Amino acid sequence: MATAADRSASEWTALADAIRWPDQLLIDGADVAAEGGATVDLVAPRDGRTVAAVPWGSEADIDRAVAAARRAFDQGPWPRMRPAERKRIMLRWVELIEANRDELAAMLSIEMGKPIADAWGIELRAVISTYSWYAELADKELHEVSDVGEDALALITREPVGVVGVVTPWNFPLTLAAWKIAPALAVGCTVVHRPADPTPLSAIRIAELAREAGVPDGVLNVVPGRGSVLGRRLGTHPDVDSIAFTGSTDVGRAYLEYAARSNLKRVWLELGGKSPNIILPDAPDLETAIDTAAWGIFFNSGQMCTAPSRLIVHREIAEAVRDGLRQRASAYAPGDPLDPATRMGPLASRGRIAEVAQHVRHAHEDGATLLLGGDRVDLGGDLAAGSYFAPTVFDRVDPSSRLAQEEVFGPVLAIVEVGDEDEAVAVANRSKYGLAAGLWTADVSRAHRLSRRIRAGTVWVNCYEEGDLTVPFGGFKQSGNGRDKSRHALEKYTELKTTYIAL
Ligand SMILES: NC(=O)C1=CN([C@@H]2O[C@H](COP(=O)(O)OP(=O)(O)OC[C@H]3O[C@@H](n4cnc5c(N)ncnc54)[C@H](OP(=O)(O)O)[C@@H]3O)[C@@H](O)[C@H]2O)C=CC1
Ligand SMILES: CCCCCC/C=C/C(=O)O
Repeated sequence: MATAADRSASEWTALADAIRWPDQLLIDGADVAAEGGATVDLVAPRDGRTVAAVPWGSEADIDRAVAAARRAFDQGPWPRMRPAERKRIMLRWVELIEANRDELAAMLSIEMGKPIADAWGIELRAVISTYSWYAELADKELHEVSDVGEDALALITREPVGVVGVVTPWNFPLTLAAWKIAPALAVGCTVVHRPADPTPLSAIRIAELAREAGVPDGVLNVVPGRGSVLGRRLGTHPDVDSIAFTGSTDVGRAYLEYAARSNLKRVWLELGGKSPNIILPDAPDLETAIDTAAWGIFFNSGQMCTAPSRLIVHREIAEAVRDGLRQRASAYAPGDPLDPATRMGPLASRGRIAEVAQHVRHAHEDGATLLLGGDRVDLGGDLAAGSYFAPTVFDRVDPSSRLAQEEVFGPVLAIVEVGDEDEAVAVANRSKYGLAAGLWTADVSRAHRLSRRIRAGTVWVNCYEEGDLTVPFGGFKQSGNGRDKSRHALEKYTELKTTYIAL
């Protein structure tokens, strides 16, 4: 089976150097310059080099894109097309993504520093399976007939909501965009996508492939640009019917306000997390639990909304867990993202170093004990200007302290010791977030009992970050509303219509 390791680091570097970066916005099926020809530099966190000029859209460009999406929805063929035809076009798109998988993976390694093994093996795999899963769902039965008696016929149909503003982050940029764009397009919506600052050009490349596959003009438009300006314009636009956003809780709140003061568009939010990962003394395999705890927090440099960033450990096994984490940390020493052996790359931008360092400072101030790391790493040579941060672990973290409560979005783990399962659950739930949780126990009754008590959208038992397109993903509490993935995602992109016919 093919893997990213089929190419060497120097071969991936040559491929990355040869990337043809998109240099135009994609609106209404056309490559267009941003208003006034504005661009900003794309700086690679791998080495601090400027690699491309990003077309930098304005409010006027959002207006153009929304007008195109509106036309494509109100007058175009996409929502009216037979679902089997939409499916055929989307599956052709999937083939093109597969054919361009190496280039797209290298784009991610350059744009946001994802290790090429993860970009190729995890992210592009997720992107391909998401687009194909929703393409296949497009022509499956979505409607219902209600039994209302002999003298009437009641149809419950799902209709596309209309124009969807998709606003996505940079940590799993193509996957999180696919989780929204794929179901929206499958049911016949049209989309204006505002990708995150660090990852604008891979998003445009995906839309170019959609166009090549036959997705009609105006159905998928991509406009990078200043997030607060474009986000506000999309969020308040009267012709946008729905917003699907993944990002921070603060910005999610802004989208709710925009909807309230404009057209009450539907707002779907997948926000932050501070996920607890509880290891109890009866964990079926402590070594696997420790491996997974380390992988979970250092994977993607900790830049996961689901990162298991609060390790809640029973006192009896705390010492073994600490030792295990110390041993495993060296495997995550940051390295060149274009080397297929690298397990942890840089943070997604230079600015993120200061943000993560501030959380480390707070942990020190609040009395936590530093076990490992805690600082920026200079890889020297060509990578000296890269944004690398050491795998970091704090022990004896007060569950009310800032490190235990605030999302770091970096490779920083907080260990909290507890004395029993009730305390573990209480600490786990002591958070404004409720996105995900982990639980390690061999006792199946305890697993069910505790997972019911944990307030989170996903509880992983004896595993972490496992998933499948068939299961929904989203949060309780301030981690958001609605669900990505699975048939449940269709709730976000459809309206239910009742047609009641007297017979
Ligand atoms: N759930 C997830 O997967 C993710 C969660 N996050 C969380 O967000 C934190 C910060 O990361 P960051 O990348 O800054 O992510 P944010 O979600 O905070 O998004 C920042 C983007 O939103 C824009 N923005 C700022 N204010 C507004 C507003 N009022 N209306 C609309 N858009 C606005 C910013 O634009 P401008 O540059 O103009 O200010 C920027 O483009 C992370 O530390 C993490 O906690 C981040 C990424 C993914
Ligand atoms: C193996 C993990 C794939 C998950 C992709 C998306 C998750 C994003 C997040 O948690 O931020």
